[in-house]
Amino acid sequence: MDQDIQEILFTPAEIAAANQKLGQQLARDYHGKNPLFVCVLKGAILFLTDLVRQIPESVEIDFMDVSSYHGKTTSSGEVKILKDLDVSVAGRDVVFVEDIIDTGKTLKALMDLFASRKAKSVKIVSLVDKPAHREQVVQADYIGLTCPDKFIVGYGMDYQENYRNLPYIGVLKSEVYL
Ligand SMILES: O=P(O)(O)OC[C@H]1O[C@H](OP(=O)(O)OP(=O)(O)O)[C@H](O)[C@@H]1O
Ligand code: HPA
Ligand SMILES: [Mg+2]
Repeated sequence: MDQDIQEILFTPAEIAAANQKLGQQLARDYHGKNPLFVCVLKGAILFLTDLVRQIPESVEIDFMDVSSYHGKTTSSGEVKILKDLDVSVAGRDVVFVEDIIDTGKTLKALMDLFASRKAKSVKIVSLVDKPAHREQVVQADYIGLTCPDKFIVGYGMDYQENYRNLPYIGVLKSEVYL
């Protein structure tokens, strides 16, 4: 895998530091609230598991599977809900957990869907923000790292389902997908 990476953007230590900071902010803001963390599959799974271990109080977790990239490096624009939550969010403090916000289409679709679900609050934590290609207005409440306008992989993020298990976040060599 390493040979397909052009440049490491965030090392495991930088990712861990971002997780610790985000965990402290969330622990403070959700103290006593028993929030529901909604992990957006599959990319956010590594982030979720590290993030929740930074929080000393109990949080609930659930999963949604939404996909729009379909094995490409640019969003298809069509967001499909492949798996919905198992629990009701009515009256709950919900936190969407994302690995990356890129065009914003995935989170816009999720926020629109949740507008009618009567959650008490809905916020967003994203490990990475890539603001260069935003097509929908989506404001994350908590952001760990900001990345340049490059297609990145690792720490949950994929290209055609590969590279998710890289322990760092790096830029994929363009010859891999051209
Ligand atoms: O802001 P956007 O342009 O919508 O892009 C961000 C979304 O795209 C990726 O998911 P993807 O659809 O590739 O599914 P995956 O997490 O299973 O890889 C990523 O994990 C985010 O959920
Ligand atoms: O840069 C990215 N890498 C991997 N998955 C993604 N989904 C949106 N942007 C990206
Ligand atoms: Mg993907």
